[in-house]
Amino acid sequence: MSFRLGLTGSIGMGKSTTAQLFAEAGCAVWDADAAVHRIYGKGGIGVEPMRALEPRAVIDDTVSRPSLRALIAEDPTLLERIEKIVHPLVGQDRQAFIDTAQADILVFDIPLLFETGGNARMDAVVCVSIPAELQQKRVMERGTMTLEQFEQIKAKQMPNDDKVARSDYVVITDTMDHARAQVQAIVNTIKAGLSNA
Ligand SMILES: CC(C)(COP(=O)(O)OP(=O)(O)OC[C@H]1O[C@@H](n2cnc3c(N)ncnc32)[C@H](O)[C@@H]1O)[C@@H](O)C(=O)NCCC(=O)NCCS
Ligand SMILES: Nc1ncnc2c1ncn2[C@@H]1O[C@H](COP(=O)(O)OP(=O)(O)OP(=O)(O)O)[C@@H](O)[C@H]1O
Repeated sequence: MSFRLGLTGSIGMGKSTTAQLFAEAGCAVWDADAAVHRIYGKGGIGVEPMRALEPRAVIDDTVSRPSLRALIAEDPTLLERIEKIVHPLVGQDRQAFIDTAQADILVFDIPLLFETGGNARMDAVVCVSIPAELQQKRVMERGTMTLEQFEQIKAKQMPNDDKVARSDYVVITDTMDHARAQVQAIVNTIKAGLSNA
């Protein structure tokens, strides 16, 4: 059976970028947020349940993220009701990946890995991290959220220090070269363990 490596970190800490580095190092990567995009997209299995929850969230037969962001800002309790619909569907998508992936190491890029208890299903967890000021600067530079929306999402997530403390490995995402070297070292360590097993 393949080694299951969870990849997590708070909003804007560099998960997607680091997941790409694991893919370049030969790992198979599953991305929870990409699964949400499939679920929300045209013909996606989440469109009708989301329409039933909140008709204004669906535009042109797809779940609109800008609409969701605005609706959640208006009513923060909506996010929990969205999660009840989306998380089981994400679980189905993840299982399909596990059933078909071919690689020694499977990487699961999951923003809410610890918050949802998904870490229990992993053989090890890696957390991406940078100082909070840089995190905020990067998210604001992306230009997709207001500071208030960023703070709202962040408040729902486990604090970064706790995620780091609970992880087996940490990748500091200050520069691409530094992150790439850390990813390669983690892959080497895991592969050495697999060949000794
Ligand atoms: C809140 C939404 C509309 C924001 O969409 P948007 O495109 O602006 O941002 P994106 O999806 O890239 O999320 C940015 C970051 O916010 C954080 N985040 C997203 N959803 C949640 C959540 N339910 N709780 C806490 N943090 C979250 C993550 O760190 C994520 O990486 C969207 O994330 C969503 O619909 N979330 C509900 C589904 C969910 O729980 N997704 C998490 C992965 S399973
Ligand atoms: N190693 C790195 N060196 C320099 N910049 C980086 C590095 N990793 C990530 N970044 C930058 O930080 C920003 C956030 O990265 P990324 O989108 O990978 O984060 P994320 O954790 O997936 O975000 P979210 O939780 O919002 O989905 C991006 O602008 C990205 O270019």
